[in-house]
Amino acid sequence: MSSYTVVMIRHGESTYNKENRFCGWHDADLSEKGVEEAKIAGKTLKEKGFKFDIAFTSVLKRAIKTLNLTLEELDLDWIPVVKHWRLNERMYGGLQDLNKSETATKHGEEQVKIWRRSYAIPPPSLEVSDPRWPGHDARYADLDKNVIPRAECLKDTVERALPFWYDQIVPAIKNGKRVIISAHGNSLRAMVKYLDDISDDEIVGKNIPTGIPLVYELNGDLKPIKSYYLADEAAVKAAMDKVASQGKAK
Ligand SMILES: O=C(OP(=O)(O)O)[C@H](O)COP(=O)(O)O
Repeated sequence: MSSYTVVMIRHGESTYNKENRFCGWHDADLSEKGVEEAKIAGKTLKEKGFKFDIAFTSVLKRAIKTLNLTLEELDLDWIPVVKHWRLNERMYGGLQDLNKSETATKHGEEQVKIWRRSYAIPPPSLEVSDPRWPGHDARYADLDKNVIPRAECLKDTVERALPFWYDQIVPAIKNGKRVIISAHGNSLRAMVKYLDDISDDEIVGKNIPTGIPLVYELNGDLKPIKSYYLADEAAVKAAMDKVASQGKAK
């Protein structure tokens, strides 16, 4: 049976990650560290002999720039890149822009953990009149306004990301294209939950670090044979723990 390799990467550190703010569909740029992380990811992939034929990313610049910097290191700037809103980060609703620690001080760490990590409980919804609602953003002008989220839990993100996996990524993989996906903490948690068949309870404990390539080896039915990060285990664990602790009150 044939097997396939797909590489996923959460963008490098963004300015919002650096400031510990909920970002969601806000179009934050990479921080200087994030740029470095993306370059290191590209160098690591090159050293390990990875090559790609097509790339998929969101319509948010932190993921797009990470992809571009990674592909530059691989001398693969030229490959086709498909950008789609379905790979965007989870829409963080009324939490977008807020500092996570301050939110934990105000509402309690437990509540923030529920908002950040529960599978099916969404954060507070935005009014469509709120300037943070993406319906005001030109990049979503062609989307049906009813599809543009006012807040999403991970379940919502799974439900809007998976059609893109089936419709665009799966056909590319099955056509023998070597795929790289540059996306976000929660849009990648959505894919990982699906691929690894992680339960709604177990996904609460999964955190994806910035800028470290995550390799999936898939069998002919696109079920994972194995998956691993391209960094040493201690560094990956420390980076995951750092993500988890962002919701602690100061
Ligand atoms: O925008 C975000 O994710 P991203 O930095 O992966 O794009 C979120 O703020 C991630 O936050 P979380 O880890 O609290 O879910």
